[in-house]
Amino acid sequence: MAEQNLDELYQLVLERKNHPEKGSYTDYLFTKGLDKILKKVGEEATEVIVAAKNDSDPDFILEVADLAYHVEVLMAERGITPTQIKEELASREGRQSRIHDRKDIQNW
Ligand SMILES: N=c1c2ncn([C@@H]3O[C@H](COP(=O)(O)OP(=O)(O)OP(=O)(O)O)[C@@H](O)[C@H]3O)c2ncn1[C@@H]1O[C@H](COP(=O)(O)O)[C@@H](O)[C@H]1O
Repeated sequence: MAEQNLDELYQLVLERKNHPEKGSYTDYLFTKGLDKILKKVGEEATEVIVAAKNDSDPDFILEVADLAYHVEVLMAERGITPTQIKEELASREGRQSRIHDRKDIQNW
């Protein structure tokens, strides 16, 4: 089955931002602006939660994919890159796995 690489999707999204294309949904979001993009991210996150709570919901993957796409649009709008996210995640490696040492979350 074909796969869409998330870095490549981000580059496509960025291409739409820098070179608007009539009829493109991505262009529509950038034209509407930050508040519209944030609204979509919120809606899609809610749809992920609803689908995840329902074991038999066949749309769970679809909803996660929608959220991933809209988060990438938000990242492009705010001018951050997948590389920055990966660097942030890499900087946490080994740091947050010591959950048992943390008194503040022992009662979770
Ligand atoms: N991955 C996506 C993607 N995922 C979801 N969506 C769009 O997100 C929307 C989500 O549906 P909703 O019902 O929530 O929203 P809506 O009613 O269509 O629109 P709103 O008025 O609510 O904003 C749909 O219109 C989908 O087409 C996407 N639109 C584009 N892409 C990719 O983005 C790249 C650029 O595509 P264009 O935007 O077509 O240029 C391509 O690789 C596309 O595959």
